[in-house]
Amino acid sequence: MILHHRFDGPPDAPVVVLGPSLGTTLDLWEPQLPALTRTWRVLRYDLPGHGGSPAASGFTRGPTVDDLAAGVLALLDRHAVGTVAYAGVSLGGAVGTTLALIAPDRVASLVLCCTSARFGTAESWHERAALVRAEGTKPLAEATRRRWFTAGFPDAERYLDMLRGADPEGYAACCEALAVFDVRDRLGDVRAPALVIAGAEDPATPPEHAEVLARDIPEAESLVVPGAAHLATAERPDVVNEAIRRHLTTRWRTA
Ligand SMILES: O=C(O)CC1=CCC(=O)O1
Repeated sequence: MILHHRFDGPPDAPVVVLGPSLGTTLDLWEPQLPALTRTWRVLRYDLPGHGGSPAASGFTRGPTVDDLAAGVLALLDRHAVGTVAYAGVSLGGAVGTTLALIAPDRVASLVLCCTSARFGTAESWHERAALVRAEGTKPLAEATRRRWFTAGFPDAERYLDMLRGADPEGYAACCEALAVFDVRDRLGDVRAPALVIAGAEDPATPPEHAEVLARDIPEAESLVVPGAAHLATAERPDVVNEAIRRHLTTRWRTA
């Protein structure tokens, strides 16, 4: 399956891949584009059933996070892109950690935003998948607002519309991928230098999840972003963009 994707930025510049979270599209990363495309070529993709990617194509069962990482690798191969830096939010971060494990020579630098080595309980993800298959994604919007943003974030509707637009089967399949995702015992094998970012007020992947990533990935630095919940990239692009730029500039080994 080829995931829907797009490139922005200078064609000959080193490539930074940006991975979205459950319920969002590649537009999640719009607030980062001006800061990143000054220097890098940005490759963004949509998760299955989100944005422009079809819900169920090419998978005999629902995709695992390993399958999603293989999907990103297929994009790199298709466009003859060798080694990249990868930044991902939440499920997009899990894809990045997995990519760094299965293709260490292709990931030279990692930014893990509001993500985890293990997201909640399998039961809670199966419950959410069943709810969405029965009723669609719209009933999730209000609870999602409280996980994604601190109270009063003015731009919330723009992001919640991405959730409302997600295909229920694609969203449910991503929930099932999260249900079985667990790389806690493998973090020591991540070779890429990592920047781990947490939203100080994130109820979905609270800063303790980032602490585990930063503790167990051998070369990791961490940052807790004040005034941000789960979508810290959207709420505090000022802080996040500066941190990503600094990490990529100082820690991206190109040789
Ligand atoms: O539940 C949410 O919306 C938060 C989340 C967990 C994994 C992900 O990608 O988003």
